[in-house]
Amino acid sequence: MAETATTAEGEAPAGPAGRQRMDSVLPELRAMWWETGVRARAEAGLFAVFAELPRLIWAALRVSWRVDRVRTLVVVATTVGAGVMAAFGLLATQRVLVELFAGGPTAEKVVAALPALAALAAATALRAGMATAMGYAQNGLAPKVDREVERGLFEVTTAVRLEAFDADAFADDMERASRGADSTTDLVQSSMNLLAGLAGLLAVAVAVAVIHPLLLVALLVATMPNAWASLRAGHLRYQTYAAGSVRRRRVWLLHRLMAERDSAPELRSYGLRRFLLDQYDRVMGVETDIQLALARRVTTTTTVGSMIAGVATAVVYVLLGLLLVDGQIPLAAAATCVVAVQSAQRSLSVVTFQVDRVYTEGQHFRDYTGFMTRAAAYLPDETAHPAGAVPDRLREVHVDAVTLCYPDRDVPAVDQVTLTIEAGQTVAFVGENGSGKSTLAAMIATLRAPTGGTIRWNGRPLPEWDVDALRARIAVVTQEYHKWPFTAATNIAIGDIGAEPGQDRIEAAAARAVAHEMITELPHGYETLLDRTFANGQDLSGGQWQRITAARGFLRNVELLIMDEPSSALDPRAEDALFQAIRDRQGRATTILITHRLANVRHADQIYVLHHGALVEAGTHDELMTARGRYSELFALQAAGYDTRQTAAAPLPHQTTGA
Ligand SMILES: Nc1ncnc2c1ncn2[C@@H]1O[C@H](COP(=O)(O)OP(=O)(O)OP(=O)(O)O)[C@@H](O)[C@H]1O
Repeated sequence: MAETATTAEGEAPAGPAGRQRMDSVLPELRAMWWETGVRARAEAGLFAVFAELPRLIWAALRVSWRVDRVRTLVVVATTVGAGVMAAFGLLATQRVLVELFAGGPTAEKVVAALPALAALAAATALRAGMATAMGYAQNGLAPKVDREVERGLFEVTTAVRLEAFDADAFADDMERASRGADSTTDLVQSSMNLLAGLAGLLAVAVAVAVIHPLLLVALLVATMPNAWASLRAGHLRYQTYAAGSVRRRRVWLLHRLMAERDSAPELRSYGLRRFLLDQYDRVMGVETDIQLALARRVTTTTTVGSMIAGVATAVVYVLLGLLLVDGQIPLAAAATCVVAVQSAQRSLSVVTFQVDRVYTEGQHFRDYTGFMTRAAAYLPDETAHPAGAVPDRLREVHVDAVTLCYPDRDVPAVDQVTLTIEAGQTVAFVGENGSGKSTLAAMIATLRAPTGGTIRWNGRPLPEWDVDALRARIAVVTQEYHKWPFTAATNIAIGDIGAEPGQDRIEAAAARAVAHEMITELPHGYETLLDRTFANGQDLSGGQWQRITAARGFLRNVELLIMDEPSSALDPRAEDALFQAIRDRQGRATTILITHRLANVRHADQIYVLHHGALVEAGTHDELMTARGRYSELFALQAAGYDTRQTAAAPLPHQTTGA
């Protein structure tokens, strides 16, 4: 099955040209190396399934125990109790039948059978009571397990280093992990049900063996074929699931592209509707073929299983008849065996269904636990610096020969950069697109770790400080800000959420970022929900969002403020006011400013010019202009755009090739 899926994944619907186009548009549809492990597991035989079950059940019991001991105990106790009652009930049935098939008047036989009948009634009632208690305890466990596991996942996804999100495999791993988290409740429930089914089956087996050992063989023959078929069907389903991880992610992406607000305007203006629908049809064409092939194989397997089971049951009944005729077993035992076979078949269909589910959900659960283990590699290394010191007030940030290579890149994004920023300075990082400014700022902000060199805060390397305490002293207004789906006030307050800032602080920060008036004009002022997908929610323009983002940075009022392209969408008045607010910090607090609007960095104490990751120039505006290097070239180029005389008369300075 995995082979079918693999081939289908790479297939374009229409010949070599279609295949080529499909590959170039949807390269992720090709099978990827990290799927190999999943496939290998999915291709494990039925023996491997059984070998794995105890471990999976044990894992489920451990999760359940951790979440709620009382309910787990109730489930285990009632499972065992219900099994004992089932065995007891069958033996009581046999006793009733023995009395009823004995010689003598019917009234006397019924009276003789009464104690056994009473025992049977009591066993049945107790069993029903235990099943109810088990169901109640299980239902209570489900939401708790869900919460525990999902929270565990979020604990990790919110703590891993940013690098994790650069790795392609991580995104897919996480997709399967969140499916695995959803599966945990199912794993716990199906493990409990499986245990209950097994207890029932064991009870029937014990009772039948007590009546006549040969009947045990009959029981096995009548029940095994269906068990095999349903196990095989579950196995096929998981193989298909494992092979389609990338495809599902693609469909999910297409879902979002075609149904979400963000992409709606471009989708229409570029006429992408047909293009995206075609992509959807291609992926889903492959998916539908795979699902149809799966349905065919599952139906064939279960049909063959049922046919063999039918023949086997007939053989058992013939065997019983022969034993009866031969006088090997009494009539009561034969009748009890018929009841037992039916009861065992019911129990076994529960068991096999649950084995299938435990195995299938268990694979997903292992995706979850595997992810949690793998993600640990991306967690901050607390063992290297167990008790990070609490940083003192910033005096100096020293960047010493710092390099950062992104994992999949040959050339470093930041290359051997050395510079020092003194407290109170406003420094600017400038340079063409892709020259490494944001990456360098992210390292100073502790968001990324250098792959070479050291960054020191007051002389001590960043990893030796307590990272949370350090981050509390730094505010970052990123270029790729996030539109948090909260109210305008909360959107600003999250800049210093731990301090629970009051309305006056929020408004003061908004005023510095030229956002106050704009917010008060919103339908509900600061309480306006900034998410169009909710009732009464509002959206803002790009520039308005940027003001809110800047307010978030100002609210924090920290020693080091990093502003990465804070004004790219601002109108001239707002931009001027924002840079005035940044200049107000000069001498009091430290600011790192990244901007392409070079007029705004003229006042900076130091300007660092980056090119292809390397620091190529440093100095004040006047020094750099006098040096007539890259900065002065970029500055003149920009200034020329505002100089009507020069624009009309003189040729523009030649721009050197940027990244
Ligand atoms: N997460 C990432 N994974 C791989 N490469 C990246 C990543 N982020 C940035 N890069 C690459 O690193 C280099 C530096 O990027 P960076 O964002 O630091 O540049 P920048 O100077 O801030 O650019 P801009 O002026 O366009 O904002 C670029 O070549 C970019 O493509």
